[in-house]
Amino acid sequence: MKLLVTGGAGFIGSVVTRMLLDAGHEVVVLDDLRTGHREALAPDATHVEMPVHDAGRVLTREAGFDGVLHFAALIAAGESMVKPELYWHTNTVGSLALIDAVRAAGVPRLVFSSTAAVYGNPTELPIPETAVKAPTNTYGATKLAVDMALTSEAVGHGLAAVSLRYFNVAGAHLTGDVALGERHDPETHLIPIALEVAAGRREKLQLFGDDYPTADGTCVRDYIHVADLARAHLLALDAASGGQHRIYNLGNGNGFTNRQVVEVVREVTGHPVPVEMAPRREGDPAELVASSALARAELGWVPEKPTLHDMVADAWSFYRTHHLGRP
Ligand SMILES: NC(=O)c1ccc[n+]([C@@H]2O[C@H](COP(=O)([O-])OP(=O)(O)OC[C@H]3O[C@@H](n4cnc5c(N)ncnc54)[C@H](O)[C@@H]3O)[C@@H](O)[C@H]2O)c1
Ligand SMILES: O=c1ccn([C@@H]2O[C@H](COP(=O)(O)OP(=O)(O)O[C@H]3O[C@H](CO)[C@@H](O)[C@H](O)[C@H]3O)[C@@H](O)[C@H]2O)c(=O)[nH]1
Repeated sequence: MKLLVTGGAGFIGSVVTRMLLDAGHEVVVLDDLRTGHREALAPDATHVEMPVHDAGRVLTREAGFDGVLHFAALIAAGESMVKPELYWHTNTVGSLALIDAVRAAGVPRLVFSSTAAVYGNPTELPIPETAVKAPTNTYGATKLAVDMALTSEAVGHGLAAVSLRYFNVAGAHLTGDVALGERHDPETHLIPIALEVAAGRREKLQLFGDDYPTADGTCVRDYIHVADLARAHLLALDAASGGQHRIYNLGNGNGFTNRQVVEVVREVTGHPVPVEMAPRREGDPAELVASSALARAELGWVPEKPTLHDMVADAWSFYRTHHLGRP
């Protein structure tokens, strides 16, 4: 297939691009590099440097795209609470412009990066796709709005749409001479920050809140390896069917408290990770754990690296190579 990957210079989009190319697809990456990295672009993909809002310039009828995988977005839940307009414009207005371009060009299928953040504080655990959607942060709301637009687009115009609701993505893609990992600047995610502390590049880790209704008072998250997540996109492309909007949660169904995550980082790296308690971060749900039963049943998705230990070990390998310059 000829595919457009928005956000293909980012953490997840760059890994999916490699897997699509390995599977024999032709890939054009659309990314304005606002948070992505030129070095993460696949040499075998064409890169168009522009905001997703202008996707109509690339997605023309003549270009003959068979599908779009839409990763381009701003992703920090905490930041979305202090800069909401930036998130609505980038994530929702940008996605609506992309959907308009997809319709105008007659592109038959679209796979969208949705998120666990659409559920807010869940009323049932593990969370099925049918759970109540009540985002507690603006980021989750901007993504839920796109999910709803995709349902309308499938019903109204026959689009084959798939929303993949990722839980917390971790690890790195390390194969042959390709090493793709998480590199946000500034970093806001728990595991990469804990690795920076373990590496001595940051003095201490601040833990945002220890008064949540969880086993040790810190938030609980469900981690998924980026390579397992990427594979689900190839399965989703095959499963997409006209006039349907399919939605799948992707996680491993195991919740880890933030303190447990820090402990795994200590074990894997063999270094201390000093921790300081800090107030809650606005908008954080207490506990997010996925039921991915539907993805397993309908997509045949089976994670190959489900343990947090493996994810942290791969992230640490990537961190050592890229930030410390040693394997
Ligand atoms: N990382 C996670 O744990 C996680 C969890 C759930 C969902 N997601 C979703 O997955 C997707 C990818 O996340 P990631 O971790 O790879 O993030 P990332 O920041 O590493 O990558 C995002 C990419 O999109 C590009 N981009 C952003 N806004 C753009 C715009 N308006 N126009 C063109 N390019 C733009 C950036 O330059 C970057 O290369 C996002 O949609 C995110 O919401 C991520
Ligand atoms: O320095 C830090 C950073 C994070 N946390 C906590 O660690 C947990 C995880 O936070 P983070 O790694 O920032 O991820 P989330 O806020 O859970 O969001 C991620 O996971 C979501 C899906 O669950 C995605 O949609 C988002 O894009 C992605 O950023 C939260 O309780 C944070 O408060 C800290 O305590 N200290």
